[in-house]
Amino acid sequence: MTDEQEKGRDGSIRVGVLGARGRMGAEVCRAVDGAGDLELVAAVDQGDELSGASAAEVVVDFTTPDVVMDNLRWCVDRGVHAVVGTTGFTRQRLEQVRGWLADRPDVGVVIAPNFGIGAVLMMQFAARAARHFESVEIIEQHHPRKLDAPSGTATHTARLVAQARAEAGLGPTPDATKDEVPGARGADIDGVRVHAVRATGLVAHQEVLFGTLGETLTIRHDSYDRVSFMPGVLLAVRAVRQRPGLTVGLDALLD
Ligand SMILES: NC(=O)C1=CN([C@@H]2O[C@H](COP(=O)(O)OP(=O)(O)OC[C@H]3O[C@@H](n4cnc5c(N)ncnc54)[C@H](O)[C@@H]3O)[C@@H](O)[C@H]2O)C=CC1
Ligand SMILES: O=C(O)C1=N[C@H](C(=O)O)C[C@H](O)C1
Repeated sequence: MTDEQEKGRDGSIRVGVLGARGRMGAEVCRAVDGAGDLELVAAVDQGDELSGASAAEVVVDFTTPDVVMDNLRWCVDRGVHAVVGTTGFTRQRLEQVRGWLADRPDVGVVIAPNFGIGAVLMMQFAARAARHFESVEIIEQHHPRKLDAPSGTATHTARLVAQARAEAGLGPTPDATKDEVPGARGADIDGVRVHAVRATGLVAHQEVLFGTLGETLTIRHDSYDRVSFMPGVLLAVRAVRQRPGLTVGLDALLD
């Protein structure tokens, strides 16, 4: 590492991007390059050595669910802070990350299912509305190159909604379906039905549809371009060094 890399140019935050040639990673590289207080010191993709990111203070990971845990372990072990947008974070995975961080209390990790500010608000509004409606279903829509279904955002929203329903003492949503073509009623996430649509032309969209007697409420968010995620990613990059431990979601950073 050169002296300049060690200190960061003009005291800026040294950032490494994993998944740098992907749709999100490439956008993050552009956003970091365009930010005066950040310096892109590593752009790593499949086939590159992770050690290429050794000069980074903060690593941003937009890779795939099957490699993200190894990447994160590498960061935590080396005292590198991490901002993670990659999906696939089950409760067990989050617990595992907390376990690693217990041995490295100086390291911060931010994992967010969605870095779009509008998407974060959409999830907050859905959690707030959940206790007032007996029915709720989630419809997420994405580009057809997405590997996972349902989306991390939809899964996270379903968990928040289910938790709010449980706290309000609401039982299962009403549904008389007896005869079902498998999949017709969507995936069941903590008792909330989630439907995943894939179509060319879409980027990332979600509706949370609530129903009760004589009325429905639809809360919808649309990302039309991946630039929509960049303010949230940069917010997390700037904040993570001051947030040791695991932060899940952007909510705490926005407040
Ligand atoms: N949290 C958020 O706001 C958002 C999250 N995502 C999630 O981010 C992830 C990536 O999405 P996209 O960029 O659309 O996918 P993508 O497929 O375009 O990019 C993934 C990149 O990771 C690279 N990669 C694979 N293994 C690697 C390894 N071991 N080391 C370094 N790079 C590796 C691939 O070669 C590829 O370039 C997905 O899980 C997606 O759901 C996407 C958009 C927003
Ligand atoms: O793969 C994507 O594109 C996106 N992935 C994240 C998810 O699974 O929720 C965030 C956003 O929906 C875009």
